[in-house]
Amino acid sequence: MMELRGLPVANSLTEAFKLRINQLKLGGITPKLSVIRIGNNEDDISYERSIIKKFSSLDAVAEVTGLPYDVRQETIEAVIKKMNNDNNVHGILLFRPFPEHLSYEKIKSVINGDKDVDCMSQTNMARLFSGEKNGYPPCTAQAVMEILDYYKVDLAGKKAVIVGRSLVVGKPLGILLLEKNATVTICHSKTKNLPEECRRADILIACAGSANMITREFTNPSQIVIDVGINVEEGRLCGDVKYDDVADYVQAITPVPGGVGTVTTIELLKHTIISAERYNAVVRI
Ligand SMILES: NC(=O)C1=CN([C@@H]2O[C@H](COP(=O)(O)OP(=O)(O)OC[C@H]3O[C@@H](n4cnc5c(N)ncnc54)[C@H](OP(=O)(O)O)[C@@H]3O)[C@@H](O)[C@H]2O)C=CC1
Ligand SMILES: Nc1nc(=O)c2c([nH]1)NC[C@@H]1CN(c3ccc(C(=O)N[C@@H](CCC(=O)O)C(=O)O)cc3)C=[N+]21
Repeated sequence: MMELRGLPVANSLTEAFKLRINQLKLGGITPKLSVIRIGNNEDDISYERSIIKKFSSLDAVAEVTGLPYDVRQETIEAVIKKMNNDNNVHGILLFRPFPEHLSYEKIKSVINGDKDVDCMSQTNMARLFSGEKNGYPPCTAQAVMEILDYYKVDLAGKKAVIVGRSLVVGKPLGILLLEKNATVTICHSKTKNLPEECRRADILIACAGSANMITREFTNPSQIVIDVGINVEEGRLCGDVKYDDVADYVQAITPVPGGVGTVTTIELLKHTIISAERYNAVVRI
């Protein structure tokens, strides 16, 4: 078994990012991400912590606006609009999912597509689905692609099976894998014979948010397993894959922690840098 760790992937990108941030600073621009957190969700807080650590270690800025769980729709829209209009803000990230009382449809239509670094807006979704390269795919889906690319996993003609169809991970990942000529199956809670579907995969991607659900019977010995899940079980972080059951059996696997999550944060930084560079190019014309 080979462990596909996220850290070498993240490190391989970091040096180039430092140079690009420096270059921007020479022009008087510091890449800045504005994050909106609603309530005190544990998942959001752990992501927030990683973001702040990563951005500050590379001299970029991540600023968090915390809003109460019962925040009003108008308030959140006003906060986003202010960020849209602030030239010092290059990326906007809202943690998902939102509380039930807020309209996701309305919020995603307010956020400026050019600052939408995690693919929430219609504009960016459309860009992703139509294959245009001027948008930002969701960071997690892109982190999976980054890992496959770094470890030179050939995708052309391979059968990729994704467990999970959310807009943040499963669906966009299907599109990105299709672009690399994989044959894609997206499974979900209504899928029949899930273990059998999964067993047929050359590349199995678990993004269901269900701790340890992928056991050995879902896998095969030549399989590459990517575990996107971040779940907390008895105070410990674990993925959607039952690691101890599967790791020895398959060809390669990403660990949790230390896998996809590590690269997600760096993709977010990448998008923020690109957005700052695009802004820089425009103000200099
Ligand atoms: N590594 C990282 O950087 C990140 C990790 N995550 C993690 O990824 C996981 C998924 O997140 P997210 O997409 O937001 O989750 P959602 O809850 O939005 O979506 C889960 C999807 O998985 C499907 N599903 C759930 N349980 C099962 C099951 N037992 N069998 C088959 N399908 C199932 C659901 O099916 P249906 O549609 O039918 O309900 C749904 O499509 C979570 O653990 C999350 O913490 C999320 C973002 C970033
Ligand atoms: N719009 C939106 N996009 C998201 O991508 C999103 C979200 N909302 N809401 C919350 C979940 C959760 N999530 C995490 C990502 C990384 C770590 C994390 O801890 N990363 C560590 C490493 C963890 C590991 O080693 O696996 C790091 O970057 O160093 C945690 C949680 C993103 N999410």
